[in-house]
Amino acid sequence: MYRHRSENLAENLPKSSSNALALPGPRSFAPVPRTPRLSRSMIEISEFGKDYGEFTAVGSISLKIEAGEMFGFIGPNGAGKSTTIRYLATLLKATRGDATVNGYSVNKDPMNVRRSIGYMPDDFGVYDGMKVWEFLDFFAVAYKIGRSQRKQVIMDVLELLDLGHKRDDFVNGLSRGMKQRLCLAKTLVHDPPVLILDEPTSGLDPRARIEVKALLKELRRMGKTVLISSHILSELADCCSSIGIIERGELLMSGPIDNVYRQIRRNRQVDIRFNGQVEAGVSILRSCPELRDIEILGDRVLVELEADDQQLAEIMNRLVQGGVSMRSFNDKEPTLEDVFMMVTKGLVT
Ligand SMILES: Nc1ncnc2c1ncn2[C@@H]1O[C@H](COP(=O)(O)OP(=O)(O)OP(=O)(O)O)[C@@H](O)[C@H]1O
Repeated sequence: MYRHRSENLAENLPKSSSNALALPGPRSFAPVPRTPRLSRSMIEISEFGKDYGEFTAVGSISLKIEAGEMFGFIGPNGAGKSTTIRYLATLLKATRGDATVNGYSVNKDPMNVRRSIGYMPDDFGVYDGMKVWEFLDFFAVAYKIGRSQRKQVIMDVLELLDLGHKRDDFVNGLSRGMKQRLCLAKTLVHDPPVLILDEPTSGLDPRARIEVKALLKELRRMGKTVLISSHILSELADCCSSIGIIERGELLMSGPIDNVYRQIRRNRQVDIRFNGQVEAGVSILRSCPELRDIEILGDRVLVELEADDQQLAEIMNRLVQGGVSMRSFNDKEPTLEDVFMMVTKGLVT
């Protein structure tokens, strides 16, 4: 069962594993099928492609997401994120390729895939004229959860999503943030091992986004495998264990977030503040073969270098040995936005 959490979602999340939300125990309803073969990959996409008539929305995508990972699917508008996600959610037929979710083939065994996932679409709808608990009850019935357990399950997910106090309210009276949380609650009703969330934070204010993000981290701690797409890159940076960058229907890069950062680490931006002697410093920098770009802003110089750690240390040495005095030499850590820009510009492959 999902254990109770109260009041403010972000502030009241358990801090230690001893407080962590209990993993739901075995239930007699909505049997989530066991993985039919020994496989660590909870989601495995093999050369999936989708055409709409002459138009290719997704060319050929292959990727693996291991159990317990939170995978961030990043790409500009029209890149093919929702198409891929809708395919995994069994709502769309592939033109080519296959995928497995929880070990089940999306093409051949969609029923078991559906039982294995909680899916939140980007344009989720909630039914008017229904109360919050009725909305969840509707899905609980659809997942064949027995009458005796439904009440408790609904209470549990409402508490988890900080909506317990809205149980008897009408859905259409909820704020957008609450509706979004209710939709997330819906994905958890049958306790699926995999969550597929298409832009779950879109349209939310910053506070509501923080709350949803805190919840996502909690779900990851509970061992769920989560695939999440978002435009807010920074949001994914501290949630996700791995990312995939998609553009024009092709996956440009994917892997553990640390590896992705490491790969782009050679393209670095360094912010140098000279103590006078700017010209001498700039002339040394211009003589470095690693230099790609330079911008001079008074005694501050921004440089783009293609250099590994060793080469960067040598450039610094050259400046020091050239008698140039510096107040700071700041090797900027790449952000997820930097990664995204570099990958989509084709600067990193
Ligand atoms: N039913 C459809 N018929 C024709 N083209 C479609 C259809 N659905 C999607 N497309 C096209 O496929 C491409 C990929 O769309 P998709 O919705 O997967 O992108 P996305 O990455 O999710 O974008 P966004 O972030 O804007 O939601 C787009 O060019 C879109 O216009």
